[in-house]
Amino acid sequence: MIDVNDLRAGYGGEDIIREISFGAEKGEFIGIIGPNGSGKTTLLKTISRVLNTSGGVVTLEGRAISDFGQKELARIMSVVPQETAMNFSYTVVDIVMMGRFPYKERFTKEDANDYRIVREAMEVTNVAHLADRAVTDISGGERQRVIIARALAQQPKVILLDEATAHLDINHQVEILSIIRDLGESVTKIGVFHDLNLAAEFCDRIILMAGGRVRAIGTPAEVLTMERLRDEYGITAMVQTNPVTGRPLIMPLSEGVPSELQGVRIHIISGGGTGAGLMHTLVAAGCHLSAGVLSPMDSDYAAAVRLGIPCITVPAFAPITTAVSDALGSYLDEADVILLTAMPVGVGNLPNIHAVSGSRRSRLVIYEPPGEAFADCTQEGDLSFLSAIRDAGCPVVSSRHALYKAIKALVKS
Ligand SMILES: Nc1ncnc2c1ncn2[C@@H]1O[C@H](COP(=O)(O)OP(=O)(O)OP(=O)(O)O)[C@@H](O)[C@H]1O
Repeated sequence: MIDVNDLRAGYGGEDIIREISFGAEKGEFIGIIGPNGSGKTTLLKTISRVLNTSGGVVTLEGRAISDFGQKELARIMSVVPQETAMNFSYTVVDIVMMGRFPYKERFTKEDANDYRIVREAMEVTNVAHLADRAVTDISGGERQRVIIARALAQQPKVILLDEATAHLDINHQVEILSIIRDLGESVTKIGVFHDLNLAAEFCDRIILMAGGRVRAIGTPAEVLTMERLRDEYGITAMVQTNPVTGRPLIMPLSEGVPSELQGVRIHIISGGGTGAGLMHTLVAAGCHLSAGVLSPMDSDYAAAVRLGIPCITVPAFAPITTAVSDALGSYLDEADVILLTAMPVGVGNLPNIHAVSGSRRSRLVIYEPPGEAFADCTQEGDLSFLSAIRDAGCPVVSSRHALYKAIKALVKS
């Protein structure tokens, strides 16, 4: 339907977007995402011919868009911009009727067919009740729905949306995006999104832009990975699968990604959920983690599975066999750093701690944040094994910042 081939464009003779190539199938919904200033709007403006290309070509059904007449293009492509200034008090129905202009010769009046199409467009966008109100006297969200109605009244084959739902409340965002998605096979949709979860939910494919180039293109699950979000947005985010829709669900974590930990191999000994948050951050930082021994009942185990971290596991209350302790030993020996979190220590995980003996202790760091301490659940009332470890001089840190520093120091030594 639409093909973008090696496109370049920008402002004042300077290219902002470069080497942009992708195709959109008939009916497909493509989301464009990327950090501020990455060139998303510039790309959309170039596709809609608001900006000239400085190289490459955009074709619609095999024909270069530069060959289309203005009205002809408007009968095929409509644009919903981020914001539309409205200084004149046209009525809502007047604005939506503007979507019919590409179909009219000069001085011809709107006919019954135009009114039918306009009414339908107002009904699907839920603005029919505002038909006779001045657009200057309605809310920003209502106005945006009117603009979407105008775009639909154009009966386009391609609709371009530049953060078209940014001003809408969540209910209307979902409603409008559902309407747009359900325009079906006849309309190809290309939309800029800042909300990654909405993009994941509604788009068939996602294009991730950064620095004016396409960094990734694929299904939401292929593009929205923790690593990409870290590399392109600089955020630590948990990416899970929405249990209802099966699409990626992104939860940004407030903490930043520590730098310079890329590639560090870390084995985490944790339990009772004391390692889950660290696992997310360290995976996002590019560390290679292993974990265990953990019981499948442990929330740290669930986190490890979610993150694809190799993890040694034994059923709750099952004894640790020689095979398990050998597996643990090899993980410990391969790790650059062994990270032990303050956790409740029971008979189940005591062997994990005992495994950190001998030369392994020189690679150990203990993470004991305020309010979280090792608790003795062994009923032996004896945590002297911990004192022994501490006495061996390994770093005991209480903040994330200190932990990252300690990891870096251990890797250097
Ligand atoms: N009219 C303009 N003249 C010159 N430079 C511009 C113009 N519009 C945008 N730019 C620059 O082009 C780059 C890309 O901007 P663009 O608006 O395409 O990014 P974006 O990804 O849509 O950003 P945002 O997420 O902030 O909306 C930015 O560095 C911006 O400053």
